[in-house]
Amino acid sequence: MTDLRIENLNIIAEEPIITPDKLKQLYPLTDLTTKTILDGQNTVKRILHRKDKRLLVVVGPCSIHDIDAAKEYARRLKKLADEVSEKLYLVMRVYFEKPRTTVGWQGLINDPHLDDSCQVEDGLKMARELLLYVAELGLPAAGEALDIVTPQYIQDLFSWTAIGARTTESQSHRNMASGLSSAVGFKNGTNGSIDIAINARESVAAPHNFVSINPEGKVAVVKTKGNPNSHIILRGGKTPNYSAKHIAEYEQKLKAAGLEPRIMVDCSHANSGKKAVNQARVAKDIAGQIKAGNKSIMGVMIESNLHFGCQKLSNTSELQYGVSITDECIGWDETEDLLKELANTI
Ligand SMILES: O=C[C@H](O)[C@H](O)COP(=O)(O)O
Ligand SMILES: C=C(OP(=O)(O)O)C(=O)O
Repeated sequence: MTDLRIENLNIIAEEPIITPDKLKQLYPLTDLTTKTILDGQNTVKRILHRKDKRLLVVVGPCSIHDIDAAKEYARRLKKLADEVSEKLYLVMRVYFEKPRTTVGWQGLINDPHLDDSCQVEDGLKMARELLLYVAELGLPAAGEALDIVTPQYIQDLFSWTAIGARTTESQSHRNMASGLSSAVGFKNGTNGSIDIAINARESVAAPHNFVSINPEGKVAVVKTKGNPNSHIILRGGKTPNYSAKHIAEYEQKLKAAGLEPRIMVDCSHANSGKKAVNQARVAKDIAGQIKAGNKSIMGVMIESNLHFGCQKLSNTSELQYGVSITDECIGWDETEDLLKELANTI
């Protein structure tokens, strides 16, 4: 008999999962975690609006794959954050969603057991549990909002949010970001385009309507007010884009678009040629630019882990503790030295 099916030809399964409301009941906020997150959100906004003169530093692993290692990293970072707090405001990168150039592990929420079993509900639970732990320490967290539905499950626990180089131009991501309570940073495109990040800032400030889910997990039209707290992130393109000349050019572009020139520099990705050893060079250059009087650079991003480098995700039982399974990171000792030097220079 002829097969007359016209839909779901490429769908293997549809598995309902816990609703955002239920997940939040299982992993609720406390007074302490609420305070950490709110203070974090407000401090980042004050830095954006120059009411707080400190440099925002988004620092931490390229991706989270081991909860124990992430907790150890968070404890160390909290101690360092207190030591450098006069000059730097540290927010931990707690990245659970990884955009890929082609294919690869897509992060702890998508595949928490690192074995392609893609137990997303487990991933959401692990993510929420870790974010609450980090907030309990008094440390604010930063995430990339890659999936446009998962913010309903975990976004209340972030104090700053990134939209990545591969999604800055996406209307769905701009719509979603227009409803986020935290400030949001838009990366330039992987080919180096700054215009898409500038356009994203214009878009995110406007009200939007889009289809998503509500806290009960029902399909809903979400209506947003627009997010007034945004900035661009320079991550390099075909070549690095953090020099004083580049930054002066982007300041002019932002002003010409009627936007406050607020710039974060990502010391990793194409600005480091994806080589972690180069991140210090970028960070030191930025510190020099700030010392020389630059006023538009409000933040830096650093990919750092307990140990230097990265490792392939093949056999999970052979993974080295505290080493990235995505991009190369600097190790803890270098992180400490670099951030102290940054604080002293600026
Ligand atoms: O930050 C991580 C990676 O740069 C990004 O997710 C792309 O990784 P890929 O090119 O290895 O897929
Ligand atoms: C994927 C990331 O960066 P980009 O979007 O700049 O590639 C990241 O910061 O983890």
